Amino acid sequence: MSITNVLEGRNLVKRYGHVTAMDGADFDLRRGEILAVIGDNGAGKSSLIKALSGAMIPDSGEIKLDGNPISFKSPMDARNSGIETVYQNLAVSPSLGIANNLYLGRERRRPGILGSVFRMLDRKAMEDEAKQKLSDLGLLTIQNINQAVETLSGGQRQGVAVARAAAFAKHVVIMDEPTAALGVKESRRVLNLIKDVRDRGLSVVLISHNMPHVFEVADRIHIHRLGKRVAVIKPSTHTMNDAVAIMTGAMNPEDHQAGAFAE
Ligand SMILES: Nc1ncnc2c1ncn2[C@@H]1O[C@H](COP(=O)(O)OP(=O)(O)OP(=O)(O)O)[C@@H](O)[C@H]1O
Repeated sequence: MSITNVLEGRNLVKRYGHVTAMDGADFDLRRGEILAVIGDNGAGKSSLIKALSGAMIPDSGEIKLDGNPISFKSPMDARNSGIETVYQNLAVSPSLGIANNLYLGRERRRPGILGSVFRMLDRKAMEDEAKQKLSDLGLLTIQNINQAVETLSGGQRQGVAVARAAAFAKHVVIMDEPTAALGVKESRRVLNLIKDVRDRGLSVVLISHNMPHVFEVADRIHIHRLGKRVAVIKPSTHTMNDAVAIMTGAMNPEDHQAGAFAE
């Protein structure tokens, strides 16, 4: 098995009663790549991503992180293993400030007894670090680190969510439709941020229905259909029409001159 794969799924199965959401799904994510996952509604993309991020336990199959078999019992398990997920709607807490959002659920405590016994927060360290992390990701337009997130634009808010994931992820950032609710300018900012995250050496999984966005940023595109992976293509070898045709079953991926599985 290739050591360049940071995250792998093999033969994953998940059934809900009579519905088979994952039907022997495979998945391969390489280090430092943006892998888009596309598929029609109900193809099983969310189920796959939930299995990889600890939000759901598959009935069978194997997941490997850095070549080692793992079984996540919860999203916290996955986070502790360096896999962060940005969900479309649960991205941030609107009434909290930017720094608080970044550290939600993993607040920094003051050193020594003040932190360990009295649970006092180290606000200064969190603010300084938040500023640094946002500046690393090119989000310098956000001036006030304590500004409530609900007063930010949709793009900035999504930026905070992506920054949060990127700041804590050691291996993988999974993003579920990060540009779905955004305008053109804001989408651009988030797409650039996704590329920055990749360029910093992390691997990104991007679930999206937006073909132009997918074709712009993805290094490879995983196509899901009827609960399983049917092809992995590259923007350089396939067109958007090819992708849609494979997704809907109108084209057999094997019939394309570039084949069904990109190197
Ligand atoms: N918790 C659940 N209970 C019952 N059925 C479910 C559940 N979650 C998913 N399914 C079913 O599994 C199938 C795959 O759903 P999934 O959400 O993974 O697809 P998807 O590709 O993400 O779709 P979309 O693009 O519409 O979000 C669907 O038929 C769906 O109805």
